[in-house]
Amino acid sequence: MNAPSAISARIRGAAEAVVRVSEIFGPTIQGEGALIGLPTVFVRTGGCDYRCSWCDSLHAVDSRYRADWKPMTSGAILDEVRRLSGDRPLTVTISGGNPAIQPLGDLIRQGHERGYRFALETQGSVSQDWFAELDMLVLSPKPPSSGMVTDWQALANCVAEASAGPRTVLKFVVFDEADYAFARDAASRFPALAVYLQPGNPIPEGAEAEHEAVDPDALMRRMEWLIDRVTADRWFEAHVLPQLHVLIWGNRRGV
Ligand SMILES: C[S@@+](CC[C@H](N)C(=O)[O-])C[C@H]1O[C@@H](n2cnc3c(N)ncnc32)[C@H](O)[C@@H]1O
Ligand SMILES: Nc1nc2[nH]cc(C(=O)O)c2c(=O)[nH]1
Ligand code: SF4
Ligand SMILES: [Mg+2]
Repeated sequence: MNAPSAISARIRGAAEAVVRVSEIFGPTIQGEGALIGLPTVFVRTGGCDYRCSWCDSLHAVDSRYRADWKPMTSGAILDEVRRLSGDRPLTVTISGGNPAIQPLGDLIRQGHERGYRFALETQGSVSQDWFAELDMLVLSPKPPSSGMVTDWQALANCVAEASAGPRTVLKFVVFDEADYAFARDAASRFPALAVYLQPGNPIPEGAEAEHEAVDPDALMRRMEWLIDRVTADRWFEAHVLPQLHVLIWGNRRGV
């Protein structure tokens, strides 16, 4: 006969949420947006409801890579985060793919018990009640150059789910004038949220996700154009930042 506590532990174990994980890596620095430069461990989930033309993380989106995505319990993910961080609490960045389509509430709760903090990156197409338990929510609606169309109600639902919890910010990738106009419009719909703009990093069509050929001069020219655009418009609330990790490591995976 099993003791009742062992049985209930097994039932709890069986019920524990399973998350599809593409990769867990770090510590590295957060290369983008509001937490740029901050040491972090990344948990990248597998699977996305979007397919952006210039996605730099296709290995977590394209079903060709599905066999590499590992189902992991929250406990197993946290164990790996603790191993990588030497059991010293830090901010964990959950990205993807779209992490909002995964059951991440348990991971956030278990991590908080050990002092870890959680920032989540998502395009804002799917909201979850556990958004309220995050420490930071980064909403990155996709501009016209991505080929995706924003569902404004879905985005507003994400903002609303997080209203009592994390700091929520908007982060836009900008390749061209149409993307910039999209960012201005989206930001005007959510005037209470801080805005971060980053120049798009062109990913050659059909290239493997891990190719390392970036053109830093081209990125800097786009960065300069973006700064000119923002200052000419007197858009003094917007932050303009490069993808720091791309400048340092190119498109390498796992950094
Ligand atoms: C790979 S996505 C994963 C999280 C979520 N699906 C999203 O798009 O927000 C993480 C961040 O990288 C940005 N990103 C993806 N490809 C990019 C590119 N080629 N240039 C600049 N930023 C890019 C996304 O816009 C997003 O802000
Ligand atoms: N260093 C680093 N910073 C990042 N910020 C957002 C990333 C992402 O792919 O979500 C990312 C990434 O992959 N690496
Ligand atoms: S939403 Fe994010 S992960 Fe999904 S395809 Fe677009 S950039 Fe890639
Ligand atoms: Mg990335």
